[in-house]
Amino acid sequence: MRVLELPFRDVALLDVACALVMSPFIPENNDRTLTSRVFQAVHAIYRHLEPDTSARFAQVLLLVVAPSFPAAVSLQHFEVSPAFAVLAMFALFYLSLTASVILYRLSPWHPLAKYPGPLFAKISKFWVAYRTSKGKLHIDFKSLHEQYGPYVRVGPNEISVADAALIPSALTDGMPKGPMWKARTPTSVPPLIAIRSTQEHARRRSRWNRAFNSASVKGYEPVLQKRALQLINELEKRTVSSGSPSVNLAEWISFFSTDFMGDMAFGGGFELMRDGGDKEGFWTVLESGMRSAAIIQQVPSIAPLLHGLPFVSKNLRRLRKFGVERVKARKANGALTKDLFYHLIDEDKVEKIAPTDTEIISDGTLAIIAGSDTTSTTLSGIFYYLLSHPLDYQRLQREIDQSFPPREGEPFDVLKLSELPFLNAVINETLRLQPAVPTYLQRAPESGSGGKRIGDILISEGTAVVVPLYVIFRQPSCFFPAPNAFWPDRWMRDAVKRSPYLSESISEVSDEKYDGEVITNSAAFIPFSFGPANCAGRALALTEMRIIVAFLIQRFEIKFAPGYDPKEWEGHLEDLFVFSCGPLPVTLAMRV
Ligand code: HEM
Repeated sequence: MRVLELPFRDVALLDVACALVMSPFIPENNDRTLTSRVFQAVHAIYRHLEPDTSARFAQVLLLVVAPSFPAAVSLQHFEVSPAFAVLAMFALFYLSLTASVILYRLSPWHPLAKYPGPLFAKISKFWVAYRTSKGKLHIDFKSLHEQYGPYVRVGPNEISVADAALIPSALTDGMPKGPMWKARTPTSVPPLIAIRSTQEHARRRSRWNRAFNSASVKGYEPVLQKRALQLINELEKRTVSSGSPSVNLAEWISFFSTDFMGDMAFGGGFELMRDGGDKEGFWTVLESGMRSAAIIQQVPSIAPLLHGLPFVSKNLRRLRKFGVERVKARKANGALTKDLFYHLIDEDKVEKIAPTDTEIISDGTLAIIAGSDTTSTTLSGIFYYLLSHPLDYQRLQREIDQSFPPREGEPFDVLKLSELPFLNAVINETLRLQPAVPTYLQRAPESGSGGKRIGDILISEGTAVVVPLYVIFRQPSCFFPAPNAFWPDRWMRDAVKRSPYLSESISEVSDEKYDGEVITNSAAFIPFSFGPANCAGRALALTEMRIIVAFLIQRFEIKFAPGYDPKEWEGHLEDLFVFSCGPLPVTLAMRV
């Protein structure tokens, strides 16, 4: 068996581990050698074949049957009851295995040995899983990179690369999605975002590309406009007309984006704005599932076990049931509009093999998950930053008023919106400071490729790379001056001649010394990711954000609600793979 042909150094490590753990119990003789060899075989199989916990038969074979042999042979060494002796032998087996794994991970022979990182992170992925549960992984990764430099080992087999120059090689050829995606999506037909095979990804992505080409996105405008109007009307009804002092804008924007993605993905299904909340309980399922998914993705080896936990599996079942019902209803009724679902189901019949129901359910559900929180948290972030910077708010209001005067209809001209320099600068600056996917852009070399070189780093098979956007977007080498401050002007340099509203002094947003040099590294700015698996919905997301920002600013005078401390915003932001935000209480007054 080739897998049993371990390199000498691995055998040495395993022998040391076995000797350490077993020597107090089993004397140095043939039995101990047999025991060590069985343990080595199990370790080798795990390293080379990586059977995960969903391969139940393999697990039983490796973790139960294999240790039974030495356990039976070694009974003679224990002067206790046979049952206790067997239990002790199994305990020794698991201890030796763990010890040898830890020794190997800390040894100089590990492929990532030369990269610095916290000790616990080198030993186990439980470290990142634990940090994820706290919701501040973006801050943790920033501190780690400040302490250790651009390359940090954040897991036994995982390296975080905060080096803008390496973005193209980390996220393109030969680097499909990493192991976290298998852990997140425990289905046999994964959604587009979780597909690791390059060919299968390209096949499924072609549908999404059709769904988001410029003609298709144009076709979605009526649905978007209808929902945008509904948002404005509901906000007016619930604040201005009812005399209510304030409203949680973040919640309402989230209702809006979920209703809209429901329309897009399944031709309807949510009415959060109409109901003023989550009557069906579905939105709550989505929101509460975010944290468990973010934790589970960090520990692929035990993910199938965690997915079996009642509160996790209940959420998954509910999501699936919703998908199945919507697909059934939609298939029965046919398409009324050319929405995303129309393309996912291939109603144009451009594909040789029709998409299966499972693919449609998987991708439709993905659209709601990928398209709602990302956009709504960014939109809420935009308002948080604008309200914290009243001068910028006024500048944007002037720009919008000039193109879409308050009494002259809705700001629905998508082309005109895309050309408003300050609006786009504000959106970019928010995506820079608060990227919707802040940390875990994970990729791993293609299976059978033997690994991939990224700059000077050799990423061997079984090793994953993370590109932490939150960290890169705040590096002074990429964005200077004041990389941590909200300063939309950094995006206006090319637009200087076109914009009449220049330019807020940097001293107003930062105390940092500034000698006139401005660095805005556009190549480093990839809030929608990069390469073949970049964000499929980028065009729609930008259109949606431009319309909502312009519409709210055109219609309302918005202020933080009295008593709200803006410092709470950063405190409530949680990195749950996608950023999740807290409340944004505001007061609204009608402008027209
Ligand atoms: C501000 C809004 C958004 C941002 C910042 C954003 C960002 C991203 C990022 C960074 C990824 C890549 C994740 C990775 O590399 O692992 C991604 C993937 C994806 N996004 Fe978005 N997204 C946004 C909105 C949307 C919307 C509205 C949709 C519409 C359905 C969408 C659909 C997708 C899909 C389908 C993928 C997977 C693409 C693939 O794997 O080929 N996103 N998004």
